[in-house]
Amino acid sequence: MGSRSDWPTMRHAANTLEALGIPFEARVVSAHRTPLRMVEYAHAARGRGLAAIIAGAGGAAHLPGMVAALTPVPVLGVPVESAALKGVDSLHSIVQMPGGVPVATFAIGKAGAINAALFAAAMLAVTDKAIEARLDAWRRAQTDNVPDLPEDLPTE
Ligand SMILES: Nc1c(C(=O)O)ncn1[C@@H]1O[C@H](COP(=O)(O)O)[C@@H](O)[C@H]1O
Repeated sequence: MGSRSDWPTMRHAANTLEALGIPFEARVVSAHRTPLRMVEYAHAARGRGLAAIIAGAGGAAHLPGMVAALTPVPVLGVPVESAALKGVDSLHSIVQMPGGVPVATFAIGKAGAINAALFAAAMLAVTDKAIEARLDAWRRAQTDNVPDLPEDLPTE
């Protein structure tokens, strides 16, 4: 993520990966403020065996696109909600990549962070039966937890 201030959003991605038993690391790396750290991180990603990079940033969110430009590892971009423009700036910055440098872009904020983690899990599940089973169980639990009534009926 681009800043520690993104962690309240990006921790939802971390929590989801943890719930699915998928090892991950969380790092602050900024295209603007720590450009060399970003280049080093992205260049090392494939050699370190990273399967995906979930990049969350807000405002002028150049981080996901710049990381995607530097590594062949799939980049999943999460637009973090910004104070001034409610994350629409982040969304547009991440989604409007030029042809040839893809970033898979998710919804603004918490839902996007969760879905990026679930999407990464789905990619891994293609070749990992254990992750596939845990993802299936997660989805079943989600379905089971959706009540079919809008509120509890009053008890007599
Ligand atoms: N968009 C980027 C990048 C980047 O794209 O590299 N680095 C930091 N930021 C964003 O700036 C916002 C405000 O950061 P601060 O709260 O630290 O001022 C954060 O949402 C961060 O992702």
